[in-house]
Amino acid sequence: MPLFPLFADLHGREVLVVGGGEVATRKIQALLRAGARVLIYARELAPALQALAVEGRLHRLEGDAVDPQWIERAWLVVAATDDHALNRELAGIAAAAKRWINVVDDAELSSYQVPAVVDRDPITIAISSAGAAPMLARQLRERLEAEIDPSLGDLARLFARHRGRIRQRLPAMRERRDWFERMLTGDIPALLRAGDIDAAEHAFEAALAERGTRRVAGSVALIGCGDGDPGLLTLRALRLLNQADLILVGDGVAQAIIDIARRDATMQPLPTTDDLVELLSAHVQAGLHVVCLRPGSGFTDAGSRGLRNALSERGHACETLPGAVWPGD
Ligand SMILES: C[C@@]1(CC(=O)O)c2cc3[nH]c(cc4nc(cc5[nH]c(cc(n2)[C@H]1CCC(=O)O)[C@@](C)(CC(=O)O)[C@@H]5CCC(=O)O)C(CC(=O)O)=C4CCC(=O)O)c(CCC(=O)O)c3CC(=O)O
Ligand SMILES: NC(=O)C1=CN([C@@H]2O[C@H](COP(=O)(O)OP(=O)(O)OC[C@H]3O[C@@H](n4cnc5c(N)ncnc54)[C@H](O)[C@@H]3O)[C@@H](O)[C@H]2O)C=CC1
Repeated sequence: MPLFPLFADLHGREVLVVGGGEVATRKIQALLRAGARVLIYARELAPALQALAVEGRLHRLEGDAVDPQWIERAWLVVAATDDHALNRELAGIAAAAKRWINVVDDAELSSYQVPAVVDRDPITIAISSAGAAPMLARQLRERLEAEIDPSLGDLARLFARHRGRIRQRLPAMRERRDWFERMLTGDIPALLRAGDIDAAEHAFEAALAERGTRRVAGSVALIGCGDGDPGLLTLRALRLLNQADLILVGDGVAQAIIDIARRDATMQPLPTTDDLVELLSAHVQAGLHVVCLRPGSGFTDAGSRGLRNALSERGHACETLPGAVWPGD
């Protein structure tokens, strides 16, 4: 392993950034998000940094040259000028003072590097190519951004809020682990994805009260497939298709959509009978994640309102996603 990964707590800690261009701006924005106190020395500041300085979110250092004492004062240093000789000199001073330094134009001189980051606060995913190919790290990040739902942070926060109670209720590590495993595949993540934090809290309380005895519920997603071009599905529709246990395919759904669904999901035709609610309810209670597909705008029409309402009245995690439909000229 070329670099040791770690997550640093920079809240309230001073970080010195030398240089004020485009690259310094990106690093500073990330440092500020992590709560660092940024000291900056640069001949010129990019407009975004000028704005931050005016707001008092950056402390600008003045002088004819970098003062080595600034480096000693900081926990971390970023050398982000376009002056290679200066960046190299800063790396030397930082090494002598045992300060960690990121040299943006030289991976070898950097004692730490900045990864590409997927931020689902409090979950953070950091990707490093150790300087081999930063653009590859960025591309991987973009793929994960698409893959990982924004509600992951809500899920982590929900567990964090009740951490003490979970431990109390399930003192044995093994029991706790099994319980968590079931929570992560059940209806709670689906409820949070649909933005229903209150319902997720209720499901959580019920699961905690019943400990290991309750069978974890599944979910239903009612998805419109638009004109059948998978490229026009929403990211959330794609994620749901990848997680589905059972896919009920309505008449006229394009093969191209079915082709991108999870390989080991069971496919069945979407029944047109009146007892669809009962059928879906039984699957959800059995813990299955069910996706129902229809072409066009899907289940957003008035005729589907009864189905949508009946599912939520029964307390099932149910989300409805419209398909992209060209409105016409
Ligand atoms: C060693 C490292 C030092 C460090 O920590 O800064 C470093 C070094 C260099 N980057 C260069 C180029 C570019 N870097 C990016 C982008 C990112 N670079 C980041 C990190 C790192 N870059 C560290 C290694 C991390 C790793 O390998 O894992 C990311 C991940 C994190 C961040 O910076 O926030 C962020 C993506 C964030 C995201 O979007 O997720 C883009 C833009 C793009 O891809 O869109 C370009 C093309 C710009 C262009 O060419 O226009 C060059 C050549 C410069 C030249 O030729 O002049 C060097 C110097 C060299 O290779 O020696
Ligand atoms: N690590 C990374 O992710 C990337 C690194 N780079 C490298 O980063 C370097 C900086 O790129 P940009 O921010 O785009 O450059 P830029 O030209 O936008 O900014 C350079 C900054 O350095 C300051 N500066 C230059 N000499 C100085 C001195 N002697 N004292 C004080 N400040 C000084 C300038 O005032 C300016 O604020 C380039 O060398 C480039 O090769 C480029 C792309 C990505």
